[in-house]
Amino acid sequence: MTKIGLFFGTQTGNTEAIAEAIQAEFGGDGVVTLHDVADASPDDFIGYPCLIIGCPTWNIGELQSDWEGLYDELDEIDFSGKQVAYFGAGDQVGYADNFQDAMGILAEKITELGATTVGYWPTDGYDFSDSKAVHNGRFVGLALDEDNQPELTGDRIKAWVTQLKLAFGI
Ligand SMILES: Cc1cc2nc3c(=O)[nH]c(=O)nc-3n(C[C@H](O)[C@H](O)[C@H](O)COP(=O)(O)O)c2cc1C
Repeated sequence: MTKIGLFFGTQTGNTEAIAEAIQAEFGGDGVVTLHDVADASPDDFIGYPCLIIGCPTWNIGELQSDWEGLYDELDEIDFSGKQVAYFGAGDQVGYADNFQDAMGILAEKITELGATTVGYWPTDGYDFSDSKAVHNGRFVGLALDEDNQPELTGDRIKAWVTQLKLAFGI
């Protein structure tokens, strides 16, 4: 079975809860290993051919602080040959000009470091003005909004994980 590493950062717990729901949808900790980036180092990324990266956007368009701390060290990781999927937590009403920017910032960097992106997600069903996470009219990963659309999160995760299982070949 392919090993998947899910790396998340969180400030107020939403992204951690989402990470746990994604893990459960994949079938549990035998399939997906969770890493809180507050305790992670570049070496932790090495053994995974498939990665899932989760980051909420904070402080108007910025990375969550633990991701901020790891950002420069990501340069030490060889992402070539790795398939990487992204998800983010954000607030499309309160921060409509920066909705999910963090997901876009991490995807840009990790792609430059050689990763292949999987798990794009449509922008239908969201209402925002601008986002660094939109590439060619779609989100670079799964956009979740616990502040305004928590009732949609469960179904969005289910659909996205179905898509990812195909992409990861499991
Ligand atoms: C001060 C502050 C700034 C925020 N800035 C943004 C932002 O720029 N873009 C966005 O999409 N969400 C923004 N958010 C919303 C958070 O990303 C959202 O509440 C998220 O669910 C938090 O996830 P966490 O609990 O994993 O930290 C902001 C929230 C606060 C309180």
